[in-house]
Amino acid sequence: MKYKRILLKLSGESLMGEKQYGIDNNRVQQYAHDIKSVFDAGIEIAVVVGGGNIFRGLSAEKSGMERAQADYMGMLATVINCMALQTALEGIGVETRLQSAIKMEQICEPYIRRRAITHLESGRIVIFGAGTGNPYFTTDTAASLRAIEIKADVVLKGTRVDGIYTADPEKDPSATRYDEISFQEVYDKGLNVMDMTAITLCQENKLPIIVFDMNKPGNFERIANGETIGTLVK
Ligand SMILES: Nc1ncnc2c1ncn2[C@@H]1O[C@H](COP(=O)(O)OP(=O)(O)OP(=O)(O)O)[C@@H](O)[C@H]1O
Ligand SMILES: O=c1ccn([C@@H]2O[C@H](COP(=O)(O)O)[C@@H](O)[C@H]2O)c(=O)[nH]1
Repeated sequence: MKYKRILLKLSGESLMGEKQYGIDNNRVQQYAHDIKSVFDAGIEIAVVVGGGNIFRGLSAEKSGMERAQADYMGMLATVINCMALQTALEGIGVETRLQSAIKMEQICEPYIRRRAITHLESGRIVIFGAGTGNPYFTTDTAASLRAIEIKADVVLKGTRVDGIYTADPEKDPSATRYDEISFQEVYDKGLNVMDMTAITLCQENKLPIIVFDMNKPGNFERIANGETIGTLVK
């Protein structure tokens, strides 16, 4: 295996699977099995889960809601997704800990960096909920931040597109995919696959990102094995 410690970002929207809203448990189960395969090979895994399948602060603001309040609602949505993933992983025998950036002591631990690292070293998957705990950020930024904090080797952004394209492939079918791209090119070309705060954090801390299609079973393991699928940003 190529990596010792991985930060996996899972898109909230992908958790909808075939549904229009919320959580498709078949998709969650697929993700759990994919994660277990990599975990069983001895790689330490921390996961940040998005919330776009339930609530996005920015969209709610556009319909008149106060932004900060809406963002906190979005952060709570991520915790619901984290709990779904946690129970799926534990159901197949993987020990986990859920840590939230917003305190919810009945359902998860508070985020404590050193404790998260100890969990990883003790053979547990750590799931980070509630993003950064601050409004005006995203879970992509939370993924970059947590990855840097726990000294992960790479951020793997598992999503529903199979990499970074010259334009949004869901809007422009003629867009072509990059195998590799620099942080600077992502800025210069205004590629919106991740927000720029997340990209900046990784660039400044020399942390590579790989964007790949998590919906295809086995892809996560292929990447962990060092296969070149998706798009590498470095
Ligand atoms: N240049 C590009 N290359 C690839 N994808 C792009 C590009 N520009 C925009 N996108 C879009 O980026 C999105 C990335 O998907 P993803 O679901 O991970 O978004 P997210 O906002 O991080 O997730 P969440 O649902 O958790 O909020 C896709 O919907 C894709 O269409
Ligand atoms: O650090 C953070 C992370 C997230 N939010 C809010 O949550 C939603 C869902 O997260 P996604 O990254 O879009 O999946 C997001 O739209 C924000 O409203 C936040 O405020 N701070």
